[in-house]
Formats: sequence, C-alpha cells, structure tokens
Amino acid sequence: MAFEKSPVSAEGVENLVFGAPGTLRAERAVAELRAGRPVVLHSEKGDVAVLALDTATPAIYEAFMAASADRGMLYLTPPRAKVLGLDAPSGALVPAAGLDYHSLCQLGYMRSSAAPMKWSAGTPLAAQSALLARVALLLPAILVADIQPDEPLFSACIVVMADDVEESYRGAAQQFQEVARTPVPLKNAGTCEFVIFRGGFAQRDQLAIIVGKPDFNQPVPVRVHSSCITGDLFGSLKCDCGDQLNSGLQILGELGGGILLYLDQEGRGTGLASKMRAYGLQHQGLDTVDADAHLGFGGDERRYEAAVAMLRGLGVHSVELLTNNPAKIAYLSASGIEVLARVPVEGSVTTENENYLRTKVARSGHIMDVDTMIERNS
Ligand SMILES: Nc1nc2c(ncn2[C@@H]2O[C@H](COP(=O)(O)OP(=O)(O)OP(=O)(O)O)[C@@H](O)[C@H]2O)c(=O)[nH]1
Ligand SMILES: [Zn+2]
Repeated sequence: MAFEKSPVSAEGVENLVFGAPGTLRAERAVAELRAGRPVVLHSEKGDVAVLALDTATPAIYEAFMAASADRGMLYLTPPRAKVLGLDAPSGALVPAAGLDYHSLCQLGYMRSSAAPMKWSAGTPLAAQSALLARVALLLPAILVADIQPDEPLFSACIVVMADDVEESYRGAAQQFQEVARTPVPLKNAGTCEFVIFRGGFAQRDQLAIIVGKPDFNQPVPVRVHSSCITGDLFGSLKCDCGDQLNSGLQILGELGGGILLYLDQEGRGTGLASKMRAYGLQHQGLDTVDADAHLGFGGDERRYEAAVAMLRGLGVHSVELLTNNPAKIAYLSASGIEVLARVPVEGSVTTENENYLRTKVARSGHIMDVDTMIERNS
C-alpha cells in the first residue's frame, strides 16, 4: 500500500521536535539559572531580569547590578520573610544596592541575619521567578530587577512568560511515555517489574515498580515514595524513609501486589543540596520545617503530577494508598485518582529520628502515633 506523506508545516515541525514552546522556554530558563546566568521573566505588567543567588558569584552579581543600573532587589519568599520577622504574606523585596554579595546571601538564606530596614511587598512576578529557581533545584533566594522589554544589556537572556512555569506542570506538558519495562528480582519483594516513564516538566525519568500481579480492575495498592538518598540508599537514621521504602514493598506484596512509584523528589522537592543545607541547620537545633523555612522553602514543595500521569499511564484510576501523609491523599484525589483507603506505612523510631517524626505529626499533619510506635518497638 502506498504511504502518503502529509505535509508538515514549519510550526508543526517545531512542535514535533521541541514540544510545547512555553515548556521549552521554562526548561531553558531553568538550565540558565543553574549555570549562573540571568533570565528574563515577561508579563503584561512588565519584565524582570532574574538571577539565582545559589549559582551566582560576586562578579556575576556586580555585573547584574551594573546592567540593571542598581535596580536589583532581593526577593525573600513568604517563609524566609517570616523567619526574618517581617509581616509579608506575599514575600518581601529588599533593595540590593549598596549590599555586597556576602551580605546579600546572609539576608537571602543564612541563619544569622537581621531583618532588613527597607523592604516592600513581594510581587507575583518575583514569586514566579522564585518558583523557577525552585524548579532548577536552587534556593529560592533570587535577585529581580525591573527592566524595559528591549533592554540591550539583557537582550541575550532567555525570555520566559510569567505563566510558563506553572503551565508546564499542567496539561499536555505532563504527558509521560513508558520507555522501558523489565523484570528485576528484589531481595525482599520477589521479582518485580520496573517501568520507566519519561516526560513532564524538566524531563526527569521516573520509576514505577509493579510488585506481584495486582488486579487492575480492583482498587490497586499504591505507595507514592519520594526519593531520599540518605535514608533509602545509605540507611541514614535521621529519617524513616528507608524503612518506609522496604515496608512499603513488603506491604504491597502482602496485599497481593501493587505499585510503588519512586519519585525523583529529594528533600521534599527542594533537591539534595538544599536538603543537606537544611540538615546543617538541623544540627544547630532547628526542626525540619524551620530549617527549610530558613532557606526560603515552604513545609513541603512536592508536586504529584508525575505520579498521577504514571498511574494513568499504567491504567490505574482507583487506589489504596500506602501513606501517613494526608497531603498525598488530597493531591491524588484532587487530580481524579480515587483514593478508596489509606494503609499506614511505619518505620522504626530511633534516637536520631524521633524528633523528626514528632515534627511530621505536629507540624505537617502526618497520621502517626509515635509513642505507640516506640512501645511496639521496645
Ligand atoms: N527538606 C527535607 N526533606 C527531608 C528531610 N528528611 C527527609 N526528607 C525528604 O522527605 C521526603 C519523604 O518522602 P516520603 O516518605 O515519600 O513522604 P512523607 O511525606 O514522609 O509521607 P509518607 O511516607 O507517605 O507518609 C523525601 O523526599 C526525603 O528526601 C529533611 O529533614 N528535610
Ligand atoms: Zn529520608
């Protein structure tokens, strides 16, 4: 049979090759920020040049301030502003002119910092810029400078539309494709099927592990587990993640099979570097939530679009969720995955993780009874 080629427009080719343009811009901007280069965020209300402190250097900072005629402002996210004692529910903007790079970092994310004397309320554009830095797995401490759309000194920068980042989490941008599926024999869970998905914003490969032979016509037991390299891989005693990973796999087997989604979301979505910085602050006596707030992060920065897309890709619409975290149940339910039951997944309590577990209950609403867990272990 003759194969008829359909003509492809230039725009069609671009979409075919590069994906949705908004997502592409956001992904390029993320790469630029990680490389320590500024990007421009554009909205109808104006443009801002953005620089992430995490990857900048004193020289880049000085060049940024010179190019923006000293208009650079340090954006403090709402949690960071609160840590500094500011009443700033939308975050705060602090003029950077006159501050050297070290003082700026001090104010942006370090522990011993006094509240700034001069500040104004944060803007939506600054908040979107900080979101971009977070997606880049950088601290949300950023510099923003109002610029003209045609400002020549920033003309080489990648321009992102203000809505690109949030849009990238939605709709077509969240399509995942299964790229590999293979059996892997696991020590404690028998031979499982490892399914690799690719897609979504930032294009990280994600892993679904099918334990046993779950019945996909019934609610499927599912564990949505966020990566914790310290706990899962190295057996760190500071958290319960490694235990939860193992008991999660075991419970799935006992329930007749199920799925474990292993999400690339180190440090509750803040990234490994920020998690280790937070550990540094925890060694100084802060709890897990306050340590993250010092760095400018909210209590939990994770999103579960990838989990929802993978479940859909596997043909799962109704689940029994293995978790102690009500936020996971709420997120999946709001995304159209029916959560019919919750199955608790507990790790063991150690001297090193007891406070962490109690903080999860007291400040993050996790459903756990730490005292009963201690009694059961003893
Ligand atoms: N920022 C930060 N992240 C941490 C810390 N300790 C562990 N984590 C991360 O916390 C997340 C824990 O993931 P999960 O076990 O899936 O989630 P959970 O919120 O405990 O919920 P359930 O285990 O389902 O009850 C992982 O991303 C870890 O890397 C910490 O002290 N600070
Ligand atoms: Zn952990």
